[in-house]
Amino acid sequence: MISVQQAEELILSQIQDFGTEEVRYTDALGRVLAEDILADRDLPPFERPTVDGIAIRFSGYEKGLHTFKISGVQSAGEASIEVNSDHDCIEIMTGAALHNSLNCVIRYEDISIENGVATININPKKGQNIHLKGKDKKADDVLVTANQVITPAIIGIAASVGKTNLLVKKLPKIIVISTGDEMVSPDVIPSDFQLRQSNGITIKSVLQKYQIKADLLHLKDDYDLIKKELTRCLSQYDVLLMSGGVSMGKFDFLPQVCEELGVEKLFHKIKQRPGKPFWFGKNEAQKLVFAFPGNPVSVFMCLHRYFVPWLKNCLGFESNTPLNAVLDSDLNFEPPLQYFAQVKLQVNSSGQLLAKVIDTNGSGDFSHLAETNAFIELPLEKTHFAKGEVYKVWPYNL
Ligand SMILES: Nc1nc2c(c(=O)[nH]1)N[C@H]1C(S)=C(S)[C@@H](COP(=O)(O)OP(=O)(O)OC[C@H]3O[C@@H](n4cnc5c(N)ncnc54)[C@H](O)[C@@H]3O)O[C@H]1N2
Ligand code: MOO
Repeated sequence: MISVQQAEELILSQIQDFGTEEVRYTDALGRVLAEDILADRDLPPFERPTVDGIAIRFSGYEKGLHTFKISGVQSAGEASIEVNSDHDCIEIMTGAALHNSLNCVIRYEDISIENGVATININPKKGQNIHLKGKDKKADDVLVTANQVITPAIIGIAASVGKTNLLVKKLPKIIVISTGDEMVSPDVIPSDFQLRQSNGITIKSVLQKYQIKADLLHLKDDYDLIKKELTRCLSQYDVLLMSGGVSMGKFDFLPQVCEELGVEKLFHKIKQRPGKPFWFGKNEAQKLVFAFPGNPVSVFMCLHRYFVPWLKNCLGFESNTPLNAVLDSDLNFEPPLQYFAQVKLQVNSSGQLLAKVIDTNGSGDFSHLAETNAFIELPLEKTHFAKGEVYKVWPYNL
């Protein structure tokens, strides 16, 4: 049996590049950007008034003028109006393109207008209320760097600079396969000895957070059927995410079938709880099989502790470091396994991230997964974990 750290290294040694593709900016939310987004021109692209009011030549004010004849009105979107006389001004609206003959904008609140003449009631400053061309960024400056998740802000910036197609990281093709004769569809009422399938849809839903639309398959514990379907899936998908059938049971066929189909075992079993019988392998075509133990909490933990970091690495996420949190109470765990306890993360009034451990009944007890939001990873070498100690956490409901 290998350690958590060895398993992590083996999985992260299988990072793959799935390439890039172009998508419309309107479909890009949540994808990973594979190129920098540049300013297509200076930002702002012209001198723009930041208020509605009048624009004057400051030289006129410096000569002692306080009244200016209104020679035009310019709204946003209209061509710039030139003013040649220090005695004149124009009315101009926020966001219009100010002509370079004008260099001071005074808001309506600070003037009075009568018979086509504006009188200023303040002492204006040269250049006031003007957002200068290129003040924010110059043409070709980087506005958004590659390798980050595309957010609404990034989509807005892309729209502003006319970048309507975005280069993004391609996503792996994934099928989620659950197994077990005892499992029935969530739509039916199970008999006393049956359970409803939930692992498959849970995995699929986690993948949706990364915009991956995985296919879903449930297989009976039938050796020939499993072999036939895995053969098909290995040819059609990049990654198989499986749940169940990897332990010591008479019907736990997956490890054997995978190896018969040329999927080399990279490890089977990790010194951890939950998720001990996790099986991981790859075939010659670099197709990866993550076969998680069937218990729902084991699946959930292995998915967040091993698969999600692998995926983030493949997609080149900029920040991929685990969080640390402070243990909120003492805890003992004697078995020689790395223990992943379900915790509720909360920020205290000093800004510290606290992990409150929630009592659960092992990896078959999924009933606390909604009231908790992370696994805390407690090292193998210790059996007593004291309040105040700091450990890695792997968030899920955040
Ligand atoms: N003799 C031994 N028995 C077991 C060992 C062991 O070391 N020696 N390990 C135990 C551990 S730890 C785990 S975890 C389980 C994992 O077993 P499998 O991966 O073979 O999983 P199954 O037996 O197929 O399923 C276990 C349990 O999980 C639930 N389940 C399965 N599929 C789903 C699904 N799609 N949705 C919801 N829940 C599911 C179900 O209750 C199964 O009974 O093995 C121990 N045994
Ligand atoms: O290691 Mo198994 O996943 O808990 O009970």
